[in-house]
Amino acid sequence: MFIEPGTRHTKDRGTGWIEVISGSMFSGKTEELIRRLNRARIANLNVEIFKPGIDVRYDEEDIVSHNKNSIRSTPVNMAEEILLYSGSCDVVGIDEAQFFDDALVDVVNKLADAGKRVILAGLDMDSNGVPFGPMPHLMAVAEYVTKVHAICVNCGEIAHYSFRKSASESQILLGEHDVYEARCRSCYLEGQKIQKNE
Ligand SMILES: Nc1ncnc2c1ncn2[C@@H]1O[C@H](COP(=O)(O)OP(=O)(O)O)[C@@H](O)[C@H]1O
Ligand SMILES: Cc1cn([C@H]2C[C@H](O)[C@@H](COP(=O)(O)O)O2)c(=O)[nH]c1=O
Ligand SMILES: [Zn+2]
Repeated sequence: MFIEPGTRHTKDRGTGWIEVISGSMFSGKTEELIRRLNRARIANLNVEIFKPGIDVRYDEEDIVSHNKNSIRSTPVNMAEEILLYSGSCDVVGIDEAQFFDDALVDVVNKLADAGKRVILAGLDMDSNGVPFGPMPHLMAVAEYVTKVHAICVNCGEIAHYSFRKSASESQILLGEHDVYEARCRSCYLEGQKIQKNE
């Protein structure tokens, strides 16, 4: 369980920090993001939350987890917009960070340099097992990285792959259980082998 590092950075030195929550689909990234943001609100901190405008699976504005926890957010199309909307807040939350471009790295560094706690959640890999968008870079610059895991729907082991049930070329394909399954390494490789032979 992640324990907040406290306010040492901001109080003593005026700088904040970056936290990344990453893993496959269904691994609990959004739940964990919502948990940390709710706790920040309980601490009377001013919180702003963002998601990429393309993620409209459940709701235009809310961030919604697979088990239907939700929190209000501001959809943005460009990472730089986050700087405009987070002027006076203490904590910035960002979901589906994999859908932003590399400009997000500069944006979150600026926010942390300016004293804000920045918490990002995003997929580490796409369905081909390739690192997704700015996530590798974000994990490199973050002070804290939490890797969360789903349960393999095939065998019950720990899953860290998002298996796309129908082969499709594009990296971005929004979806849920209709399109994706959480799978362990062994079941992911098995699924890919079957798809290649079809
Ligand atoms: N295969 C799975 N493994 C673990 N949790 C799952 C699985 N399928 C559905 N869930 C549900 O998804 C919830 C996590 O949802 P969420 O936080 O939105 O995940 P993520 O943002 O990582 O996709 C779990 O608490 C559980 O209720
Ligand atoms: C693996 C993978 C996923 N996506 C999409 C599918 C969902 O809309 C989001 C991930 O949501 P979650 O909160 O992590 O469950 O990303 C995609 O576009 N491409 C992929 O390869
Ligand atoms: Zn498995």
